[in-house]
Amino acid sequence: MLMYPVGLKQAETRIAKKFTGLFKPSGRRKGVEAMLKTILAKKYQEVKTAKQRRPLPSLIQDIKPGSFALRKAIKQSEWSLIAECKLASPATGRLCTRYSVPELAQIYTAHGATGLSVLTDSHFGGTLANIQAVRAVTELPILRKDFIVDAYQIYEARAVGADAVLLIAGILSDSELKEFMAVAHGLGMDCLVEVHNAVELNRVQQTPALLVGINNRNLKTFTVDLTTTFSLLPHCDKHRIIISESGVKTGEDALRLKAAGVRGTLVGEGLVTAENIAGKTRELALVNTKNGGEYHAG
Ligand SMILES: O=P(O)(O)OC[C@@H](O)[C@@H](O)c1c[nH]c2ccccc12
Repeated sequence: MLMYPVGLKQAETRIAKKFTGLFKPSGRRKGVEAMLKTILAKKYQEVKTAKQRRPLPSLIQDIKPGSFALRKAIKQSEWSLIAECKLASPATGRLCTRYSVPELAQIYTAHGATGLSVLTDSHFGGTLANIQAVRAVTELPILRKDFIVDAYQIYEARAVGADAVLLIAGILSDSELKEFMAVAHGLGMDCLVEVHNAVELNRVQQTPALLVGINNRNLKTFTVDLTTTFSLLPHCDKHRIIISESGVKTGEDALRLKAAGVRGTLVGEGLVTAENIAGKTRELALVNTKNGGEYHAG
């Protein structure tokens, strides 16, 4: 098994290497990019501590393999909503105070979501325990949404009941992507492999990734633009299942994406900040249009 016992010093070097040339220091961008570096540096430290507290051989004892629940659910449906339990974000701060993570999960489940994304990173108000709490209230497939930088986090995800993990191409090398995918698949888990540009998409299309997430948000500037999905879509292999992530707010957005050939969307902010979260879930899940009709609000 391939594991990376990364010390902080090594981690810093790895991060520095990854981002050399990617960051053009300028004005506000510098601050946001620094945020991503901070998140990643903290992540390596957290993984190190978690491994010390619970070494992999012990963690593995708790693991029952999954059954690729997320891909199965998505394949069964013409349009999928992966609804995200997102309480906060580094760009906007606190997003939702009305509901707890399991309460959001229950609303999403009752109103037509295909799967749930549970943020486990602290900068997004997340914890690993949230997956367990969500698992206790729903049977829907759960995606662990975090910055996966070490295979250990995939085992950790499965141990608490996740069915899938997010892998962000922009922060992983080709060999890490392939290794992490192999670990997840070996555990019966799906990977949603996230890309933001043509270079990342090409890299990901050299791997067996089935679920490809096109992130409309640039993780280095936090700007969101749905045209990211529309412009990358023609370059996606026909056999990949494409999910549009971030910045999707309305049923009209969902319909436009669906008409272009996208199979689903991953939505956080648009749901948790809605006045009527249940109604917004139905709107974005295209509950009224499952049989091909037009979406009508209300
Ligand atoms: O809240 P939004 O704009 O609907 O976005 C959801 C999701 O795509 C976003 O949370 C996200 C996409 N990729 C990430 C990577 C890490 C943390 C968060 C994310």
